Amino acid sequence: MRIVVHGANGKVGQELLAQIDEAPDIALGEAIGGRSDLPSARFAGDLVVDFSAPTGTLALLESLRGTELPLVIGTTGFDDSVRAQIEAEAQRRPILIAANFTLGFEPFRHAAIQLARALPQARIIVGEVYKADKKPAASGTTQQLVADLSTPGHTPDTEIGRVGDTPGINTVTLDLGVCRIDLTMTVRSRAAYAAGALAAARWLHGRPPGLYSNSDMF
Ligand SMILES: NC(=O)C1=CN([C@@H]2O[C@H](COP(=O)(O)OP(=O)(O)OC[C@H]3O[C@@H](n4cnc5c(N)ncnc54)[C@H](OP(=O)(O)O)[C@@H]3O)[C@@H](O)[C@H]2O)C=CC1
Ligand SMILES: O=C(O)C1=N[C@H](C(=O)O)C[C@H](O)C1
Repeated sequence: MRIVVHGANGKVGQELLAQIDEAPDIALGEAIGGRSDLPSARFAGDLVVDFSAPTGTLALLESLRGTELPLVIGTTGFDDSVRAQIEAEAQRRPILIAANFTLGFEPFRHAAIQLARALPQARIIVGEVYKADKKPAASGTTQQLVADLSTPGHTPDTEIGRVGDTPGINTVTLDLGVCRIDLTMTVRSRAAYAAGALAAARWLHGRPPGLYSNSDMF
């Protein structure tokens, strides 16, 4: 399978290029470094992986018109209108979108969901620590966990941290007053995100048009 990487100059993009170079079953079709490279892109591959920015993903969708290339979207921070455009585009091509491609994230979020169901009286706090230059708003991962753990009338609190070049620390705390339970997922390297995105690409390749998430892979 030949992969086209959109956002190849970025932190995750660089990890993707390194892992594609080592992968026995994947070749690099094209590296689209950034916004200035998109207009001349040829999409010389079998599938596109996008780790850019919401405006970059929008520009990518526009550039992909007329093709049926499958698309793995790692970019986060979409508003409802862009998410609706992605959903519409999934009628024309298979799209897998996930806020967090770390291979342990699905089991992590399901453990948190199970604990929250068992402890409806708990106060829940969803925390994150990321690189200092990431937008201060809650990450896509935190938004996913907040949505997973919200019940009518109860929305988890969030704690946002930005430190150095932290790849990602995600926590779910269930506070019962007299005791608390803390779940923590610590991503040591952005290689974790790239590995999960390539696993998603292998899974998505050959599937029919539709909108998929990494929970469909398990
Ligand atoms: N789902 C997941 O598991 C993960 C998701 N992410 C998400 O992936 C995205 C990229 O993360 P990261 O690699 O750290 O980011 P970086 O800022 O390091 O890289 C972004 C890349 O996208 C390119 N780009 C293309 N079009 C645009 C545009 N219109 N605006 C801005 N940049 C553009 C940039 O190049 P240039 O500036 O030259 O245009 C750059 O190469 C973020 O949304 C992040 O939240 C990150 C890690 C894991
Ligand atoms: O910007 C990042 O680095 C990450 N962003 C994603 C998010 O917004 O959740 C995923 C991962 O947590 C790292």
